[in-house]
Amino acid sequence: MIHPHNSATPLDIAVFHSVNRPATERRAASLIARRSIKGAYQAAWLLNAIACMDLTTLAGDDTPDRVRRLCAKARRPLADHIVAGLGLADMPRTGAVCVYPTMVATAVAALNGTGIPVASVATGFPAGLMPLDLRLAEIRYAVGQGAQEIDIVITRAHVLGGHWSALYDEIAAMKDACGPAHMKAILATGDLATLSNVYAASRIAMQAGADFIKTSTGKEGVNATLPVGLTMCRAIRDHHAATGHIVGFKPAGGMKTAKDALNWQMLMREELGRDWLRPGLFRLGASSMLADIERQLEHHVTGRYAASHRHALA
Ligand SMILES: O=C[C@H](O)COP(=O)(O)O
Repeated sequence: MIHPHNSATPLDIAVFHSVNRPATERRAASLIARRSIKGAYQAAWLLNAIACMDLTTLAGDDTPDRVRRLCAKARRPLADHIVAGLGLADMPRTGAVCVYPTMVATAVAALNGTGIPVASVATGFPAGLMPLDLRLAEIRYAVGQGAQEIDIVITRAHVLGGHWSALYDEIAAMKDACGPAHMKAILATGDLATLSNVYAASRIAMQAGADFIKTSTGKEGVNATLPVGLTMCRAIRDHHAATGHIVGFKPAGGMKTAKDALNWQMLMREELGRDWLRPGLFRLGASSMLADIERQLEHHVTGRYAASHRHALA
């Protein structure tokens, strides 16, 4: 379950500041160079990554069958012998399943009784270049189908042109359309040109009421990177200091390995603290990271690596 809703605060562009890219890249590199997590600690962090994962399928050839298979994996992300070997009392589960709006009803039915929420992308994902009334209608459609979380995309042109009040108004309207559903704002950082723009867009999205800020759609040329993540985490910290409001973070796109899962959690712990390392405030958006996590956990339990094709989908 996501942390309680963020509330909007007035537009305030005086909080913007420029971000030094070389310094940010150095800090991001040092975060993951410092130490490696091994053994039982690594297993615990990988289990937390599963609990925080938005297990995703967002492909043009998605079918109800694929979505049902994904939901089966969300309910049982690890093989029984791994769960037993880890000494877990219960089967873990993912944080959510993330799909396109027309797949929401299928996912909701497949996850019935599990408490696993369905997240839907909306607002003309991934480019967002549709009239605003259609984007808002898409949000309402997905919520009506049973989505409890909505991942919106922002208009990159508003950032690139410095149209901050237009960006604020649009995101605020999207938040309103979400109603009871939580809203994650995808900044599509690979399209935003500078880290200063990433910082500015992060602050505006939070001021407009986003419950989470999310890096990428998975469709940009450059998706989640640690320097971008660091910039967004600092924005979350600054917004919290300025308003008292707590906003979550979702890196997404291009993350495929257990090492990625560890690195992103390290960033969260160092920059925002342990409070953010739970599904209410942290999600990893990924369509193909779970398989490597399962493989590493199997190695932890058995001392051997299985070929990835031996594990079920994702
Ligand atoms: O929101 C999640 C992303 O779209 C997933 O991207 P990915 O397919 O690169 O893991």
